[in-house]
Amino acid sequence: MTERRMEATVKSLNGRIAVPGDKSISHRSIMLGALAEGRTTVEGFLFGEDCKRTVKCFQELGVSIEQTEQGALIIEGVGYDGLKEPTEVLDVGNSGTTIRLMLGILASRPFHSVLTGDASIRKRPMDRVTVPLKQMGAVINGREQGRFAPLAVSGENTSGIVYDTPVASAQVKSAVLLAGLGADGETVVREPAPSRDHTERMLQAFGVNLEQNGTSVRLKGKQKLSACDIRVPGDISSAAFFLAGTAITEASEVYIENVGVNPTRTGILDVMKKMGANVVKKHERIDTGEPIADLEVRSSALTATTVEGDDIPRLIDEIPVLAVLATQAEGTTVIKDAAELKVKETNRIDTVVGQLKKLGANIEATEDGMVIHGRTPLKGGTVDSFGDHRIGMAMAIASLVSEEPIVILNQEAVDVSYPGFFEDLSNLSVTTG
Ligand SMILES: O=C(O)C1=C[C@@H](OP(=O)(O)O)[C@@H](O)[C@H](O)C1
Ligand SMILES: C=C(OP(=O)(O)O)C(=O)O
Repeated sequence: MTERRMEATVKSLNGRIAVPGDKSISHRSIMLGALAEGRTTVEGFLFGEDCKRTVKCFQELGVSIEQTEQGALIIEGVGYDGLKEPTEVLDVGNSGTTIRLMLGILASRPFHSVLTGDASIRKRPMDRVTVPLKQMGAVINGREQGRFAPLAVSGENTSGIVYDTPVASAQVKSAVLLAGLGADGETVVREPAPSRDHTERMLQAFGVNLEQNGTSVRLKGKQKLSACDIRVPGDISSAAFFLAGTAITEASEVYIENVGVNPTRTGILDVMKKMGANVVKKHERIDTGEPIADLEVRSSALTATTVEGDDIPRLIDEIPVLAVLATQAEGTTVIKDAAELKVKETNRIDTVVGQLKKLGANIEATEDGMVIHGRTPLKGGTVDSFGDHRIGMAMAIASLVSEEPIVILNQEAVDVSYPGFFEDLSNLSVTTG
């Protein structure tokens, strides 16, 4: 465990930055590249701990993935049928996206694979994917009837299903769609609210035919994927820390280049605008099927708001930093319909509320979210990421407005999605010395 002391001397954030590649898109580029026929090149890949686990798992399945001197990845696709039985247990580390999407891919492979991860992964629910995958004919065994990893998976002659997901989760939707591609017949996934659609967009870029109708996706199994060159945009979930940090500090102005602004991910921009934040999208464009823009953000006077319903899946990973932002907004911010926060790397309702309380925030947990009364000055103290990258980074943003230094325990967790976060934050920071 390592800790980091954040001094209370930062006055504002200023400058220009490009955040690392999008985590969701990076994972999918490896998976679809491996399942395709031909060579896929990925530029802008996120070399964070989670995505590196996905690379390692596919290498264990016999796929060649090499890095060029310029930092691009070259994947030699083998197709569904070219994946090989791994001789090692597939260790996904801390990554929920890796284990759930890989379960979908391996659900139709006739060989034995075992997937596991760190202590956090072994506590996160896997039945949300194992239940539909078993309905498709996959054989999955794990702790508590396949609810928790380690999980053993294999499958032969699987067939498509029509599946109504009880939660709006891109991981569930993607797992079932990827299993459907390896299965016979047609698969349909219907969601209660739209979740991120990177899988659908990238499948189409790899030549797969699929039909999208509202929150329903339909595809035929056994379609071939053809290799495709991918440029991964910057991750809006990483950019969110600087958007919030800039909005809450005085005389700040930051320009973030090349950020993915897929509408299924931009809830944070909409909510920040509603709160009075000054965030502007510039140079909007499309690349490899994904919308991209530069984001310009300035300090602003913020007012409280309510965040709920269909907006929640559009900003689920940004809620820890949104809570920090809300401590600096006038009035009462309510976050509801967000019970999914309980099954992330930590129970993020408990960790956000617990750590922000230590810093003097006026915040309470609710059954499905939290209530934050602002505006409150934050004091210093010792907080813990509890191994959750987003909690570690949210605490660093809190330190920008704290009156005394903040010590962050388990600070190394940030490497999961944003290696270099503290250096980037320090490069943007203008201090009083
Ligand atoms: O599909 C993805 O890449 C992700 C989906 C979301 O999880 P859920 O599908 O559990 O909502 C999100 O929280 C996670 O960081 C990445
Ligand atoms: C929840 C997250 O990721 P995953 O589910 O892939 O572990 C996250 O990055 O905040």
